[in-house]
Amino acid sequence: MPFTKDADWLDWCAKPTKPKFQLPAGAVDAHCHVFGPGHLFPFAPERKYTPCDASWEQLFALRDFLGFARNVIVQATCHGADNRALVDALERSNGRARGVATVKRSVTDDELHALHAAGVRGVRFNFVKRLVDALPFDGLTEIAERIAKLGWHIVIYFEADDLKAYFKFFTDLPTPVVVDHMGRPDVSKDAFGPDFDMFVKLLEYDNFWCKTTCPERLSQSGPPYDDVVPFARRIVEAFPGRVIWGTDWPHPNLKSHMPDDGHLVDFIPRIATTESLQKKLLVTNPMRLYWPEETMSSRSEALGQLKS
Ligand SMILES: O=C(O)c1cc(C(=O)O)oc(=O)c1
Repeated sequence: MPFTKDADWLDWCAKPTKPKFQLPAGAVDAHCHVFGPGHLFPFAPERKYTPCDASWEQLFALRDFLGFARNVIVQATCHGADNRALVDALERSNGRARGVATVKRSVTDDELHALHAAGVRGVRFNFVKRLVDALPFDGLTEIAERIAKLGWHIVIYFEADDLKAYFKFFTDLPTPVVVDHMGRPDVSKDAFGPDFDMFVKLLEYDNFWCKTTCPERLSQSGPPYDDVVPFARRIVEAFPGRVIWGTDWPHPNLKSHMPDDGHLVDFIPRIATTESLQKKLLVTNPMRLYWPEETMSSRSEALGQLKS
């Protein structure tokens, strides 16, 4: 049975602009997704949206067009805890993609090991209420202990308004923790005001990392996303050793507009303003998290134990 995408679904940009910004050699698109295709990898019954298809072939074509060397593919909620589309994409990447999966408490050790062999290095937990049926507190505590043994990390996605309530729970987690989309700040507020200060406090825990992603999702002024720049710059400059960046292709659930992925790449030098910051954001940091065996850094460094 073919899937019909949501009536208000915005499709990804089929003809992005060639970016003016030349990515450093070895750059990693550290947050992107695959959707289906639905006839091969059905969307989950519990999903909160039905997207258009976005296959591994299309993702890897975008990677090459924009000038990235590698991808980190993050399981999207429309696939629930069925990681087959993700694993298929990882297996077809010739080692150029690693993954972040979604698992349930019932996952077996054999299943975790199979995900590891396919290239998964983290699990994602979603605290954005519009995307899940139940908040994953109990499951997360239990799963965190198990995946810590594999050297994996946890990716969390939450709304800024909820940070205060979740702060202790998050900072008690035993692994490196990567926060999606800068904790979704309200960018109409001050980037140096009390709300974003609380997010900065979270990142002062040195096992925390941040994706300085999604200007298109956070912006209220629209392209070229001027209102997001001070937030992302603050984080990149304060924590240069624990920030990563990704396109978020194929951009689930956008309602106002679909970004041109080439323009998103051109946003990078506005938030990482020196070559040194750009190299950390795009190469050194994601390599430490996702391909630590290829870096000079030790595992303790990947666990965030070095000061950034
Ligand atoms: O996994 C997803 O469904 C998802 C959704 C959103 C969003 O709707 O904000 O953003 C993401 O990065 C990923």
